[in-house]
Amino acid sequence: MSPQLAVRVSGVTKDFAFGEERLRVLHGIDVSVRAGELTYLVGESGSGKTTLISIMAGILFPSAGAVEVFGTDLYTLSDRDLVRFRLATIGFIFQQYNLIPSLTAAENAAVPLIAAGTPREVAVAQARELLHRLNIGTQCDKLPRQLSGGQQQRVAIGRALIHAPRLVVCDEPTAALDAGSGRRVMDLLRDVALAADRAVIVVTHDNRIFDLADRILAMEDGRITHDGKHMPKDH
Ligand SMILES: Nc1ncnc2c1ncn2[C@@H]1O[C@H](COP(=O)(O)OP(=O)(O)OP(=O)(O)O)[C@@H](O)[C@H]1O
Repeated sequence: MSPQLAVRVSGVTKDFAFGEERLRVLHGIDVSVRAGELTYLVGESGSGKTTLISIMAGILFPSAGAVEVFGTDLYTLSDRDLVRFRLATIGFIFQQYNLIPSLTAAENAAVPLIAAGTPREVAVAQARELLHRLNIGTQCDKLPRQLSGGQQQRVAIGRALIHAPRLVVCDEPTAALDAGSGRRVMDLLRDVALAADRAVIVVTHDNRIFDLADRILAMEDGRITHDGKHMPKDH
């Protein structure tokens, strides 16, 4: 695999079972995501975006096909190796922030490091530093419920980026934010998570930030229907 490729998806199909019925939500997807780029995945609700990024990120097994992330074939790994690879290489940012209510902002952002065995004080000190870079350094000792939605989102971003994952996957990171905050979040992602050997994939409906992408992939009904720097004219 070429070193510029962050993700390669080959012939990926996904079926969900409803009793005896099977619903095919991805139809043999072939697509690559390049390192050094901010790639958006857009499309109507139900077109399969969350399913596809979950498969790209090693959290949902495809029914058929293969996914390589920086040259590692995810779904041939043992469960244990897949979890290890994911912890080391991939960061997720979900629309729901999923912060732990009883931990401070800095402690929340430190969770992945602590889970990987870093001593607590070292991890929390690193988290404080990152939250400063994310412009919420003054909020480090607050609990999630004492923070605004945008501040909680930054803590969730900090948690996803704390171990400097090479691949960052975000599902609707700006949906709950006003236009200005949404653009600032995308700028931060670019500054903190993107480099020549790293990649960021963002699922979004948010047409206020379409101009910030390096590449836009559009999905319809479980298939990639557009791949370009700009949105297709009919959107
Ligand atoms: N765990 C599941 N079990 C059964 N069907 C599912 C499951 N997850 C998703 N689906 C179905 O797969 C299809 C694609 O869902 P997906 O969440 O990937 O779409 P999406 O493009 O991300 O939508 P949205 O923009 O609304 O989040 C939908 O028809 C959905 O109902």
